[in-house]
Amino acid sequence: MPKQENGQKGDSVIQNDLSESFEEEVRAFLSDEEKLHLFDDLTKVNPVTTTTVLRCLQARYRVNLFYTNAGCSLVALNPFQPFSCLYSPELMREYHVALRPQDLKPHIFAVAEQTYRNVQNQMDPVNQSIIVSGESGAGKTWTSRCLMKFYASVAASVISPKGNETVERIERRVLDSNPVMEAFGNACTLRNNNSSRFGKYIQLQLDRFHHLSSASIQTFLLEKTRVAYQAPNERNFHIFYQITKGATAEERLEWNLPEGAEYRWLPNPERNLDEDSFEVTRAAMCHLGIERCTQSNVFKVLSGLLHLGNIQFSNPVDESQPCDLEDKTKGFVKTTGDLLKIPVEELLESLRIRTITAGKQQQVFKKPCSRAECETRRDCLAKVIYARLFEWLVLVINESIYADPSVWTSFIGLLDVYGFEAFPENNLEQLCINYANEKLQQHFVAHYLKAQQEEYAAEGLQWSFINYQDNQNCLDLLEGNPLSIFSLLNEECRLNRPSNPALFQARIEKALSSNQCLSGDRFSKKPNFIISHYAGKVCYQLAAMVEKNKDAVPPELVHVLQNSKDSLLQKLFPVTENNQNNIKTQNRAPVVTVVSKFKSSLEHLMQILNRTTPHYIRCIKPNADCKARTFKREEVLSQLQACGIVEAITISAAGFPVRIPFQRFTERYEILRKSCGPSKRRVCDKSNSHTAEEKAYLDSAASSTFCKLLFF
Ligand SMILES: Nc1ncnc2c1ncn2[C@@H]1O[C@H](COP(=O)(O)OP(=O)(O)OP(=O)(O)O)[C@@H](O)[C@H]1O
Repeated sequence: MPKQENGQKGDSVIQNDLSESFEEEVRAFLSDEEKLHLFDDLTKVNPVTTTTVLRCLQARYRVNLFYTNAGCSLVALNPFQPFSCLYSPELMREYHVALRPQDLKPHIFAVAEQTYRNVQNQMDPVNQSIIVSGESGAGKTWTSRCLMKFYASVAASVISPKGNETVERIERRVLDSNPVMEAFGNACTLRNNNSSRFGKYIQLQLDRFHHLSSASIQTFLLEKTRVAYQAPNERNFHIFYQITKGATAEERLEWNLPEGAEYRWLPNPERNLDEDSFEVTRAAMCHLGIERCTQSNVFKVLSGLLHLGNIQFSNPVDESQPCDLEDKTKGFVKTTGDLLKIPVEELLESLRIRTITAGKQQQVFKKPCSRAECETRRDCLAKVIYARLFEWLVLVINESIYADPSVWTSFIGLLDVYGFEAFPENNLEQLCINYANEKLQQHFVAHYLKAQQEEYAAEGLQWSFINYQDNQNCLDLLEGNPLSIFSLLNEECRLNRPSNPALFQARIEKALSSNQCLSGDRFSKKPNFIISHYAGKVCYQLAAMVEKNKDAVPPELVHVLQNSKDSLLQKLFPVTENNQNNIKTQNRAPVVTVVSKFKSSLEHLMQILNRTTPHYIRCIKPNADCKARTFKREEVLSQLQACGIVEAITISAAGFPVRIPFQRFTERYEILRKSCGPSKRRVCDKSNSHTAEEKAYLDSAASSTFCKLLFF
């Protein structure tokens, strides 16, 4: 039976009970805070509209209630100020030992405890996943960190038969992976001082005693362009600031980082952030088993990248000659070569000269690069080194927390991915990020909105389907067969000729115009296409998109890195049989595009998620300025809409009166009973004399009364 509308059946019986005097009574004996706790779960808001949900969240935020249940999701408002008591070990324990944690205040620990108990109870599917989503700065990383601390503390609170040593070691390492990955993968952006520039899925693996036995981390799409380009008022990855600010005098000499030196790729160094602490990163690296000498090697290579960024080229007088170096930057070529252990001449040649193979005999020609090409090569060198370094770091972390799969029996996965992005200019990065969000939305729709309604129908309830936005059309546009944006992009890469964005735009329009999710900005001079995502329209620029997708590294650069005498670079760029000194073969190697790599890693992730019981934490940023005590309605509203939370609440709320009418009813009136004296028990005591249907009605009517008291 669907939710009853007020004023329908049952009206005559109980209309009087819910008259003004009822409101008066409620007003008299419930404090504001008590009223707000009635909305610990947004499914109790009545009527469920975007406005009532928004008002409820705002009212709760005002009294520091940042977490609210919303059907299968937990809405987490970012307080933008520390509340240590909200994450204390005592509170973790309280949720862990509670008979019914779901009866405590909504909290990420309640979600965490629920997943843990599901594993213990062997509920099918036993493996659990928590999908933490939200836009940049909404609190995903903070939430994931707190969840990891919770699991670590839960695992430590029981004595393992083997003793607690292994558990503690793994727990320490899992926690230490955070500062290291944040140092190398996070940066200060306009939207968040500590923004993760990669996606992360961490699997906490439990043995049959439900102790943390091991873990694994998978990362997605590091924003490596940041190494060589930082938008105005943004910064490079934290680690660069950490080494330039925190190195000792001796290290400064070794890494060639004199105090006060300026680097083009190190903008805004005067901004001091908590995240600049070099000591924390080093200590965590030590705990992860990365020895001091290896660390020093890493930092030396990073210093090399800073010097590389200072190399600038100028046009040669004679065009047949390689580009000149600007006088003031000549010294940086030498220091870069020294730090990366690459002979200066080889380094310069790889940056300034292209090797071309042509003709039937595959003759090799050398051609000087233009100034722009030299700059692209310099940036590319930095990006490829940094990306491989990050991959290596993740590998090392994984090795230090790994256990053979025979050791663990179940897992809890935490997914912290970048939220939906729509900037004035969007390119391949946003296309991938928004594609990931479409996939996760599809997962949410399939696992919750659709599954829940199908369950109602299967139970034989009269159920009129509540419309939710199905994003299949958009996913077809992005990745469908045989033609999609991704397939066209990949094809364009395979053509092995410079891409023409205007022609490419025409191809996309011709091939995909039948999909309603595709349009274009005809007034813009820049070639583009617009996709109507579930969370809104985004206009993508086509200039450089194909090149970004190719992500080609000139073979001369790989070659020079493979010949480096630096032991870390040798590890990052091993000489394999296929590529040994063979620039010709590399020129013909098949292109593995960014999009195809990203798509396959995401598909792998979705397969894992599909086999788990999902839980969703929707992080919401109450204002764009990251200020405490500031709730901007329009900003919250657009985030609520972007994650389909109102539809989810509507579906849960509509199902509730039918599924557990008494529970909800009693719950509500229990509060009234507790709060009022004998003379005021009139309404509550009526509860025993009503039929289930009347109670359900009364229940929903009471919700509106509370809503009225709270909001109007
Ligand atoms: N529960 C919380 N209590 C107090 N402060 C918080 C909380 N959650 C987040 N913050 C603050 O908000 C900032 C941004 O949070 P966080 O880095 O977790 O966002 P994010 O969603 O991971 O962003 P991005 O996608 O850019 O990485 C944090 O640095 C912290 O200052």
